[in-house]
Amino acid sequence: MPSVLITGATSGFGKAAARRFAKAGWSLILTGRREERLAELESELAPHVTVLTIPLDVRDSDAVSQALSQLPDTLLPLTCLINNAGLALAPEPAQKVALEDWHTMIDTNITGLVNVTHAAMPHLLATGKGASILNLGSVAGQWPYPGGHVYGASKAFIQQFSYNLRCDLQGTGVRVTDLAPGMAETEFTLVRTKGNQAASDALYKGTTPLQAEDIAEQLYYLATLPPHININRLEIMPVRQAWAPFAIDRDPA
Ligand SMILES: NC(=O)C1=CN([C@@H]2O[C@H](COP(=O)(O)OP(=O)(O)OC[C@H]3O[C@@H](n4cnc5c(N)ncnc54)[C@H](OP(=O)(O)O)[C@@H]3O)[C@@H](O)[C@H]2O)C=CC1
Ligand SMILES: O=CCS(=O)(=O)O
Repeated sequence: MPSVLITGATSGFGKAAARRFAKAGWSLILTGRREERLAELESELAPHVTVLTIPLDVRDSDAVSQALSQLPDTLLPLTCLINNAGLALAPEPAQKVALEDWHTMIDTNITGLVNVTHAAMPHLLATGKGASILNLGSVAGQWPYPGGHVYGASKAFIQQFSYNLRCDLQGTGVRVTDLAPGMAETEFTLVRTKGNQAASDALYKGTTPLQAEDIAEQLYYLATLPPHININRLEIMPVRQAWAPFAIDRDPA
């Protein structure tokens, strides 16, 4: 059976993806920081497929490279890497945000993703034709909005990194996609507001956001495309989300 490595499998898209790939019989390598959640997911899925859970903070490059250099043969060849671990913090305007929050987003969304990609690359290259790197970007990487500051910029990095990886991996058979969702109901907004459940609920109330399972389905679709096809960027919004007009600063009447 093919195997997939999913970062951030303890919640949201990553957890839904673990279930979607398990449904198709894939072997799973699941990571995240919250060990109890990894253990729960392992209990749920291990009766059906091979599961390895690795408690891991993607920001720790030594831990990442050590863990991925010791993958058991039973989980190789690695067919798909889903670089999903990530977060937004501080929806306030840039001028009100603590520098630490910007660093956390850069360290997780950029450095963490790069750490995992670098460590997983030898496995993906060994697999070659049909292997995929699926990077969770965001609409925020393409479209600016108030409060997007470093989060959106970190996702723009992911888009360009994905395209540049494609250039360098040309001829190896390894595919790369920037999957860029819009508003989706997960723990994302709870994290962004640092645990403000009311603010999180308010954001999703009265509309129809994407669900984690919608994105999991796209991830599975991308990973199982015929090996001669590469979708470079896949942007998905809920029908009830679109762009706002430009903001114009006007003199008082
Ligand atoms: N929900 C949305 O509207 C959208 C989300 N995205 C992106 O999708 C990805 C998944 O988000 P989503 O499922 O919505 O959010 P969730 O908050 O539900 O899940 C985020 C996952 O990332 C993991 N994670 C966060 N920081 C780290 C870290 N330092 N090391 C390892 N794992 C980490 C968390 O695990 P743990 O805390 O256990 O470590 C968790 O499993 C993110 O990259 C996000 O930016 C993109 C577009 C839209
Ligand atoms: O990446 C998250 C989606 S949004 O909040 O920027 O629309």
